[in-house]
Amino acid sequence: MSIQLDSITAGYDRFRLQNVTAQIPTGSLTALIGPNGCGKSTLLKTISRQLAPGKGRVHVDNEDISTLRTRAVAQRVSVLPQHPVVPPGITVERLVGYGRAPHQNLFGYQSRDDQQAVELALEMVSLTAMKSEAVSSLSGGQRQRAFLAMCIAQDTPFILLDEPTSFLDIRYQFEVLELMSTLQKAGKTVVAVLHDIAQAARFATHIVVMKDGRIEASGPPDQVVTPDLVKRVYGVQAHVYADPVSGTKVVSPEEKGMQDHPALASIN
Ligand SMILES: Nc1ncnc2c1ncn2[C@@H]1O[C@H](COP(=O)(O)OP(=O)(O)OP(=O)(O)O)[C@@H](O)[C@H]1O
Repeated sequence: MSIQLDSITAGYDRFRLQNVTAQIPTGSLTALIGPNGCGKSTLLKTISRQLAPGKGRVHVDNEDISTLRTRAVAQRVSVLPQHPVVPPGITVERLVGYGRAPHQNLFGYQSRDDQQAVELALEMVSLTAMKSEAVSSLSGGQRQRAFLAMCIAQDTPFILLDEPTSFLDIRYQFEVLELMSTLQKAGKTVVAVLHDIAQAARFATHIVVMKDGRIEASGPPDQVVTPDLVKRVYGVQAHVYADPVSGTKVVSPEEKGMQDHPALASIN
């Protein structure tokens, strides 16, 4: 019972996942990390079947997703894309209600369960008071939380979040990270692309590290996040130490000494 990727080759003309084999444990909060352009979004799109692999198989709970109907995929996997498109004129409540579509009949009848799921999701992202606002009038962070609520309302066992903390100030970053933990503790499997390694180490139970379309490392944060990994994957010399309060790994790049940078010559 997990997400299982077997020998996946997928992507675009100039970029492909390179024979990726990986397992995302059921019930985990998995952080997917790696440098810009290494293929994190491509991997999430392959898991949610927005991209068909040229080679290899994706299994979700032992089912080959290429054999499932679209509705069946949407009952299993919800996705927060990196750049969600806002349907024109739509209110927050209506957007979140779209998350219920895979559970409704063809006529989109809203049951009491649907209404409750929408209300709960709005509450979880602190947007209840804004439910009648147009999504287009929200700030970047509020919009991000509205789309997250849509994923929550979809009530799937697997939730894929592509950079859920982008656009958010530190308070809402932590709220979203805590929310991901709450969802995981409630039994969901959450996979989130994160750029902050310390946040990944603190909140994730499992980390998958990518580089150049390949899986570079995976496992518990304590074992995966090391100075050697940071150097190998990001090319950055860094100290890795335990946060004095949480005890989880913190990454602090070594000072490079920019005073000799040629670009500064004209300023000095
Ligand atoms: N629709 C597309 N068509 C063609 N190439 C694409 C497309 N989307 C992404 N790519 C390319 O695929 C590569 C991997 O992109 P991807 O978005 O998966 O990386 P990422 O690790 O999520 O990056 P980031 O951290 O910057 O969001 C990049 O080189 C990118 O330019």
